[in-house]
Amino acid sequence: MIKIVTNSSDFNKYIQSSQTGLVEVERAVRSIINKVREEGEDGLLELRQRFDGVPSARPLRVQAEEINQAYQMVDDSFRRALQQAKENIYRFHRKQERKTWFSTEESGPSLGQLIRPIDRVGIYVPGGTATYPSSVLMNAIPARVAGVKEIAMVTPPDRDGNVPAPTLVAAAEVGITEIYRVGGAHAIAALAYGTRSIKPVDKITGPGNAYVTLAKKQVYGQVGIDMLAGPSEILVVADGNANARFAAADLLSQAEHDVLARPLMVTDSAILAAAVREEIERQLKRLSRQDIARQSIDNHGVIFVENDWENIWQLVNAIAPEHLELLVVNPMKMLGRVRHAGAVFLGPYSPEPVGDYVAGPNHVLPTGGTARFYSPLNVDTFIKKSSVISFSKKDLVKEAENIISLARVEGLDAHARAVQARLEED
Ligand SMILES: NC(=O)c1ccc[n+]([C@@H]2O[C@H](COP(=O)([O-])OP(=O)(O)OC[C@H]3O[C@@H](n4cnc5c(N)ncnc54)[C@H](O)[C@@H]3O)[C@@H](O)[C@H]2O)c1
Ligand SMILES: N[C@H](CO)Cc1c[nH]c[nH+]1
Ligand SMILES: [Zn+2]
Repeated sequence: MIKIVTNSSDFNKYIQSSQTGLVEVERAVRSIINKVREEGEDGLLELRQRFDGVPSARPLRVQAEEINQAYQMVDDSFRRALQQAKENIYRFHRKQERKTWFSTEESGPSLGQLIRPIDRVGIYVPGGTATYPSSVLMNAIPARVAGVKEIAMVTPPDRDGNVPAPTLVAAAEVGITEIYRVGGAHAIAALAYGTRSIKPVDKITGPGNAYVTLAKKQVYGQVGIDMLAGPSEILVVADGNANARFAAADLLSQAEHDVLARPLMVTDSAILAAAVREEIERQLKRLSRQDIARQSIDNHGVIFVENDWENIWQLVNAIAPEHLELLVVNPMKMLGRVRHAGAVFLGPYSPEPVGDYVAGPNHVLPTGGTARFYSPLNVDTFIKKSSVISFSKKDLVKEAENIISLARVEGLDAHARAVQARLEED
C-alpha cells in the first residue's frame, strides 16, 4: 500500500531518501564500464549475454532486412499514432531552432555565436521490461532538428536477440539505420569508448533504468550527456476537489515503469489521500504490469498530507519532480509557484501520458531532483556554440589599455605583450 505521511517533520526523510545514490548499482556499473574499456567488443558481448541473455554469436548491429520485416509486424493503428506523435514532436521542437548570429553595429568589433550540431550522437532507447518506440522519437527528433548527421542507437533486445518491431519502425521513420542490439550500462560504455564495431560518439542522450543512468554519469567527460533521466517519477498536487480515480491512475501510470519509479502525491485533504490510496489498490489489480507497479507503490510511493499551501509549494520545489501534475482549482494561476519540475501538467484533462506520447514536448526528463539544474531533452542538447570575435586595429587600440591593465593584475605579462605588439607595429 502507498504510505500516507501526515507529520511534516517526516517529509524531509522521504525527499532525501529518494534523492540519494544507489551505491551498490554505482559499483556494479563501474566494473561493467571497465570491462568494456579493457576488453572491448568481447567484453561487451559477454556482458550482453550475462545481463540480457542474448547469445554472443548474435551480431551487434541490426540488419536492414530486420528493419524491413519490422514494418510487416506492426499494425496500422500503431503507424498512424506514430505519425501523429512524430508530427507533434517535430512541431514543438522546431520552435527551439537556433541560428548562428553576428552583431551588426556599424562601429566597433563584430561579435557573434556559431551554432553547430554535434557530429555524432548515441541515443539510448530503453527496453529491459517494456518497449519504447516513443523514446526513439523523443531522442531523435530534436537531434534531427539540430542537424545532427550521425545517430547511433542502442537498445536491449529480447531474449531471442530481436529488437521489438515497433522500436525498429520508429527508428526507420526518423532515418536511423545504425542500430545496435545491446542495452544497459555496457551499451553506454560501448558508445563512450567504442568497440571493434561501434564507433565512439560525442554525446549520449536518452532515458533508462538506474544502471543506464549511473553509467551515463560515469562516462560524462569522455563524452557529453544530456542529463540524468532515470526511473520515472510523478508528483501529483491535489486539492480536496480533485478526482481520486484520476490521481490514482496517474500515479500508477509512472509506477508501472520500474520497481524504482517514484509515485508521489501531496494534498491538503486527508479524505482525498485515503480515497486515492483505496483507488490505487482497486486499479492495481487490473494492470498487466502489476508486479512492477506494486513494488514501486509499496516501496517508493508516498502521499503527503499538509494543510499549509506554503509548505506544499516548498515540498514541490524540494522534490523537483520529473513530472508534476496540478489537480487543483485554477492550475494556471498556481504555475507561478513552480520553480523546479521536468514537465508540468495542468488540470484534470492533462494526464501525464499525454506528454509521454503525443503532446509534443519531450518526455526525456530529469529525475532524482536534478530538475533543479537540468531541462527536458531539447534542440539545444544537440548543438554547441562557438564564440566569434573580430577586432579591427581601431577597435584594439580603443581597448588596449584595459586589456593590458587586466593582464598585469593577473600577472600575465605575455598577454599584455600580445596586444602591445600590435600597437608597436609601425
Ligand atoms: N526519465 C525519463 O525521461 C524516462 C523516460 C522513459 C523511461 N524512463 C525509465 O527508463 C527505464 C526503463 O527501464 P528498463 O529496465 O525497462 O530498461 P533499460 O533499457 O533502461 O534497462 C535494461 C537494461 O538494464 C540492464 N540491467 C538490468 N539489471 C541489471 C543488473 N542487475 N546488472 C547490470 N545490468 C542490469 C540490462 O542490461 C538491460 O539491458 C525505467 O526506469 C523508466 O522509468 C525514464
Ligand atoms: N513516462 C516516461 C518518462 O518518465 C516516458 C514514457 C515513455 N513511454 C511511456 N512513458
Ligand atoms: Zn510513462
